Amino acid sequence: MPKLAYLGPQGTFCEAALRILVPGGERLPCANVTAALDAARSGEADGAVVPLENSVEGAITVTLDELAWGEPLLITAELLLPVEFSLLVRPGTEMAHIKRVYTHPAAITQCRNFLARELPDAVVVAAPSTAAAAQEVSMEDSPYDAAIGPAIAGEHYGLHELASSMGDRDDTVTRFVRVSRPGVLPEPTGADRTSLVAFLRDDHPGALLEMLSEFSVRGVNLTRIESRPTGDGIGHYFFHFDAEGHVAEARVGEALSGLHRLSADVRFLGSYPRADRVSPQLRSGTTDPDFSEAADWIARIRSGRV
Ligand SMILES: O=C(O)C(=O)C[C@]1(C(=O)O)C=C[C@@H](O)C=C1
Repeated sequence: MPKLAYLGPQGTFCEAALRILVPGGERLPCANVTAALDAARSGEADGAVVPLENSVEGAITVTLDELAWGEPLLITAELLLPVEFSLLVRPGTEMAHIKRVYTHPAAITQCRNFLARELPDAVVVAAPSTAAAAQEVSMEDSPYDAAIGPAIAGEHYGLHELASSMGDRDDTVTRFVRVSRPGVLPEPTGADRTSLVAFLRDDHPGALLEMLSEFSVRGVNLTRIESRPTGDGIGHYFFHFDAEGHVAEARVGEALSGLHRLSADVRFLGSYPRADRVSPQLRSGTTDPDFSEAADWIARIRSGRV
């Protein structure tokens, strides 16, 4: 039974994602995303499940930066989890009593309208996770009056659900990924995604365009691009890319090798099945047979068989 680290404690959205991604797996709750990834790196766990992006809040930057800079890990699976927030209080607390709210920063952003409308004067404080907030609020002497988190966290920590579906949108999803120490890649399925980060060799007009061209000329569609600061001062960035397809496919492999040639560094973050199971629409001239036919043609020319 694999042991998977996750952003704990019990009751987080991350735990819900892990239960779906690895049913029956052993679960190791961690205090934060970095600790979960470190548990996977050290071998304390066989892997980790962490949030990567949210359809309202955008990138979970701690995950992006850990995958880019930390000891290498590979994404082996992804999941899109609908997220619904509840206002969780100790039994007996009413809306009018709530002065201090505790929750994960991503939940604050996703519940902005509710907070402005219903609790405009409440101080909202960032917690390590939604379930950590619920656990804290369940203590009688907690300085917080309410937590925002999944209803299941409320049940787990004995809290009352004062409001449900608090999110500004009712169709919000968070994308979670399962990561493992580098090893065998998942097999291509025909509906895959490839993640990587690339670092510029030198900054010049069109440097990002050149990187993007490596994908576009080979018919590789991107599903996400994110710039992150390198930390070397204002104006210095590196780039995260999610692309349709698997590195085993010629067009994706060639795009990555093109990127490798023109970048200071490229870190491959994995090829894995897409959660939405969408297969790419390949343009004519970009299929594996097209690439191998073109390679054969060049080989014939080079051997004088024109
Ligand atoms: O705190 C949790 O429950 C988490 O699983 C983390 C997290 C996140 O990082 O975005 C996951 C989903 C929601 O967007 C809010 C918080």
